[in-house]
Amino acid sequence: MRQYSFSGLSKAAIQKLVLRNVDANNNIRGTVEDIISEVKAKGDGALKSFAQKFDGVALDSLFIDKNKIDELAATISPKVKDAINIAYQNIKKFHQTQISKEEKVETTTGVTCWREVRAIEKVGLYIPGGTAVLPSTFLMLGIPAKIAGCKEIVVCSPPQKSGEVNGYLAYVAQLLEIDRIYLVGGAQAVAAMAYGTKSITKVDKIFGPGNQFVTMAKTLVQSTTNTAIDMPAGPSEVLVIADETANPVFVAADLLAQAEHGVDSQSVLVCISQATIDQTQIELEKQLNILPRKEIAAKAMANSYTVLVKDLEEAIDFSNEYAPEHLILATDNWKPITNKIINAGSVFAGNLTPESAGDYASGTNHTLPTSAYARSYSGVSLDSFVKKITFQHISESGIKNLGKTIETLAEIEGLQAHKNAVSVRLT
Ligand SMILES: NC(=O)c1ccc[n+]([C@@H]2O[C@H](COP(=O)([O-])OP(=O)(O)OC[C@H]3O[C@@H](n4cnc5c(N)ncnc54)[C@H](O)[C@@H]3O)[C@@H](O)[C@H]2O)c1
Ligand SMILES: N[C@H](CO)Cc1c[nH]c[nH+]1
Ligand SMILES: [Zn+2]
Repeated sequence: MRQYSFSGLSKAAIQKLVLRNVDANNNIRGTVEDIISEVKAKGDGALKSFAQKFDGVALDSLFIDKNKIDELAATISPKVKDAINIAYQNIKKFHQTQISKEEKVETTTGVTCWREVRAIEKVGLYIPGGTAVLPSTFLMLGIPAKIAGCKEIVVCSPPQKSGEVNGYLAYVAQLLEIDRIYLVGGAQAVAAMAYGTKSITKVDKIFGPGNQFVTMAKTLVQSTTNTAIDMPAGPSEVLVIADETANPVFVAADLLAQAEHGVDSQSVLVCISQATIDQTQIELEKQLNILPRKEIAAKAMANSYTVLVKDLEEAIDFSNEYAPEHLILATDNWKPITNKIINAGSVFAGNLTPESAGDYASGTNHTLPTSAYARSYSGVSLDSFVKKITFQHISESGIKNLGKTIETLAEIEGLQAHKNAVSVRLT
């Protein structure tokens, strides 16, 4: 990993350092626009052609149904079922705490305002399945969608070489009581869910992470349709803040965990100790060499770096600029610094808290904003699947108490009809 020293970096150099993959994403824009146009024009036919072209699979049917889901789910071992069940329970427990309880407020005597929560009716969940199939992502999206009460849940995931999905995805579908999985991946899946095809319903909001094709397609369709997206959740990234209490073995393992996701992933170590950086480098080499996905992880690590800082405060300053998807506080002294974190998707506090816990089973959601979007977006939660509609009721005393105020404000904006709508009620 390249090393920088925080004290030697100008503000401009820091801004440059925290930028990720912007050019790569712009280069694929044309490709993704073409895929979207093809899906709009040819619908299901285009989806089958793209499955052949990008996934190498000739599909008879674009989806698997409940019978197939049950058959595939029956192939997985009890040990895996138990692990998925524990993850399911923990994720459900955490997301159930997000059910909001709002109060009615009387803002002026006789004027009452409140909000009511409604589920988004039709949602589309994208489950990545290119370089690795991610049943954990299915749990992360499906559980809050079910708790919210979304009526229609469309699920898309790239077909595997078998022309199906794997048994793990099928088992999650069973747990979530979802009876159909579309064998559609990449930008074409996003286009299908945004525009609709003969077999895929157009949805109101698309959720889920994916590679740069998926992320670009989500960004494009949200500006050309009335389908919303959760957030830009692209190539995984992690920033580890470490002090002298950090264990270099753990730090190296955490950096590699996100690097193995994809060649465009990025891992950053911000450390107050040169000795810890050096030991982590040694560990990285040892651990990388025994990884099955070492080619992918090595490429991502070539795109990664360390920053030497003088103290934890400087480390947090850098991290806030970077706005990481995942922030690991590899220090025993994490408690006093959490309130200084301003930009991060999800935080892993303390030396015994691996980022993998949040990826799979602690309960928090792993669908998180990447590429510095943590500056303005939150990760997926129950809130992502609902809308909050505002209501108000004005009584006879209410219109008397607030009427004049509304009339005056309408007058200064020159909107006579607005004023009249109050005046006719006051007479
Ligand atoms: N931010 C998050 O919350 C989060 C969570 C999980 C995973 N991720 C990221 O999701 C990504 C998953 O990527 P993946 O590739 O494994 O799976 P994917 O399902 O996102 O993409 C696979 C699809 O990409 C399309 N594709 C592949 N090559 C193409 C090409 N040359 N042109 C057009 N389309 C092409 C194909 O249709 C294929 O089905 C990784 O980058 C991982 O880091 C992010
Ligand atoms: N780390 C990914 C989010 O960036 C989520 C994931 C799924 N499986 C393993 N990890
Ligand atoms: Zn991960």
